[in-house]
Amino acid sequence: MNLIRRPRRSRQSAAIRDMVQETRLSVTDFILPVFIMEGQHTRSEVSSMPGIHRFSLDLLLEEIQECVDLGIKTFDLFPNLSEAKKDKYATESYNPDGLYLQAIRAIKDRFPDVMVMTDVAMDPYSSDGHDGIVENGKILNDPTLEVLGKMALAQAQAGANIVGPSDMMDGRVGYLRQVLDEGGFHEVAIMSYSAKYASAFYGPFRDALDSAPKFGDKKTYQMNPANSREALIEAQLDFDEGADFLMVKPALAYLDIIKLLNDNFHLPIAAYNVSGEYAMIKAAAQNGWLDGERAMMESLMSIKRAGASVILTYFAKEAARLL
Ligand SMILES: NCC(=O)CCC(=O)O
Ligand SMILES: [Mg+2]
Repeated sequence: MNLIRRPRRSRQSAAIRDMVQETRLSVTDFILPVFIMEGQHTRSEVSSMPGIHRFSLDLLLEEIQECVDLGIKTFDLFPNLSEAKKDKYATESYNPDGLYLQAIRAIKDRFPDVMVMTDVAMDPYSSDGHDGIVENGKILNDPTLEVLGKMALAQAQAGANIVGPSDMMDGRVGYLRQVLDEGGFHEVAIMSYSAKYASAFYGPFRDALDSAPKFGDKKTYQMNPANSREALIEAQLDFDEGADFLMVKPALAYLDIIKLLNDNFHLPIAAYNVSGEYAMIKAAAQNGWLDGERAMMESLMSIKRAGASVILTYFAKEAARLL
């Protein structure tokens, strides 16, 4: 055959494959989500997320040290609270003596160079298990912003570097920017969950936090998985309201959305490789049905190739070891 183009020429050895590789993962791409629980010297594995634990604060600091030694520099914190701490208005979220704000202070105190990202949403603190204030079965938008503002301000005061509104209320990015700026926290960045879909892939996360909604679902605020043009509207609003990062969540079933936002906005795009995406690979690997490490690296690579420069992933530690 007289072929002018033979793409296989560039695949014939490891050396040439490395040379023409278009996308590279780095440990600096990763943010590790971590689960915090009350107590001391305690950790408990999330049953639907093999290898992922909730940590009491003292053990969390040891865990962070291990991760820092692997090159991970940013941690996204999520609290598991007892039902007794939850109420309709998520008041525990801005209790200065509460678990979450204590954890931020302890991490920043021990690791000043580590970046702490926080979650701004009512669900871990809400007796309704929703991301907003509930009245007559409806999730109220504007009154919820006030709670989110108090929460974000308290987190900034505790030392947070990046706040991550994950609630999908309208107008919250602009509102948080204003509250943070008025509080003197111009340097605290906002990583907005811009296109967060009402997804089945959050199941294991809700086990980890015991935060499943007590009634109904989240479809009146999280996006319909069928929509992509709507993601452009959400991203445009967050851009206009001052977001520093635009996030897509989940990642693997939404690679087209990651690419869409990356093509249309000149902000760093983040993707949340969620709990269900982690659990699927782990379960298949435990059954011997997949090579877990290869499937992990291939998934992470696909998220980066699609256009995410920041990846929130429970695989961060494992992937960092391989990189
Ligand atoms: N606001 C954070 C999440 O909902 C995380 C979901 C997941 O990892 O499944
Ligand atoms: Mg929005």
